[in-house]
Amino acid sequence: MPHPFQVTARCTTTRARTGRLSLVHGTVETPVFMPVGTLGTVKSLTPEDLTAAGAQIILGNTYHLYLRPGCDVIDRFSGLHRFMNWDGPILTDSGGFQVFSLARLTRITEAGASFQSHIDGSRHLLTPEKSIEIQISLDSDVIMCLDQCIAYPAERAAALAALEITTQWAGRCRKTWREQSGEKNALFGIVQGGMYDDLRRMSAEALTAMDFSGYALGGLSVGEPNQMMYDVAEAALPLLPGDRPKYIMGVGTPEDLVELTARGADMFDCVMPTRNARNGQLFTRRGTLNIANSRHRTDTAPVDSECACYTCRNYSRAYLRHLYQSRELLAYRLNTLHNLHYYLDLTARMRSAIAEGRFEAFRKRFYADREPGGA
Ligand SMILES: CCNc1nc2cc3[nH]c(NC)nc3cc2c(=O)[nH]1
Repeated sequence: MPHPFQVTARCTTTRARTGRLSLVHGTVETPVFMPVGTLGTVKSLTPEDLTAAGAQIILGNTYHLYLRPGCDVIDRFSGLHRFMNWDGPILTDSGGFQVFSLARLTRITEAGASFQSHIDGSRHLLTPEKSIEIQISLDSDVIMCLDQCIAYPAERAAALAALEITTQWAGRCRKTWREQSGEKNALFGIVQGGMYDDLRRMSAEALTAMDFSGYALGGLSVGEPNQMMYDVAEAALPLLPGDRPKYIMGVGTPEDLVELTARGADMFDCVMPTRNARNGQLFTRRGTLNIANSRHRTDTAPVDSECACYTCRNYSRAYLRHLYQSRELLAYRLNTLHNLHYYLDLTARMRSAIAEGRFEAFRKRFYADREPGGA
């Protein structure tokens, strides 16, 4: 199919833009934040919760689903959508990052990544072909190439070696995608190259020549200083085709979403809103707050008086603190509903600001609202 992305509005003073990504299971307005649904669930939320919070597209992890429940189970539902009862678009990662961050005794060769399952120690070989086949069987709307993400800091030689394997694997991924999916779903290439601008350029040019539906910047949010992430993105994003979606993996804080949208990014995913919710850290326009803090013990106010989410419309900080201190299950659900709503509302407000030509004013107000000591 022709590539699925249209730019719909452009900021005149930054590289921010809005776009529309037309996928098999629906259309996604960008910039977009994708809630992470690692094991076929965005932890503690139902698909109805996700839709009510404004989620357009969610992320599934190939490595995890392949190991548990296994592709044979999901095949009985013709893919992940029916298995988890989410009928909107799904982006699946290729397993590359989890193999490096979770699996044991991982060995990388040109053939692929061989590893031991972190669940039962069984040995597996994840090849580019296998990764694409698994993602096709999941009926993924956006398939990601298998890549090699390196840790930070990395020597230039290591960054170059990982980038060369990533490029070689990208060609094999594209071939399998063309042969086995008939290009029905989108396939994104992943730019590597560590923190080296010349290697990032080399990677971006090699992947652009292969013509992918969209492009991701990998190898970021891996422990590097925030400013370095912004600088690498600032230099690498314009090297990618302007008429294709640009996705920065594993990012980030609310500030990161604003700053990287300003630098031309369209898509984001991060475990922060959901994981931090389970650890009691809540996001608001004034900054973050920790609900366990005793200052909330008798506070009858909601987390954020300007927030329209279910949690803020129905519960007080005092009640949420009580639930969290008591380790009540409802604490995780109400905190997650709030944080996810905050992230999805932030991207919705950015889309409106860009479309109405007032992104810079939005950005200034975003920082002006934040209190030095947090919410
Ligand atoms: C599609 C899987 N490949 C792939 N996932 C990633 C996920 C990340 N998540 C973070 N920070 C939380 N950095 C990432 C980098 C990559 C990366 O370089 N590659």
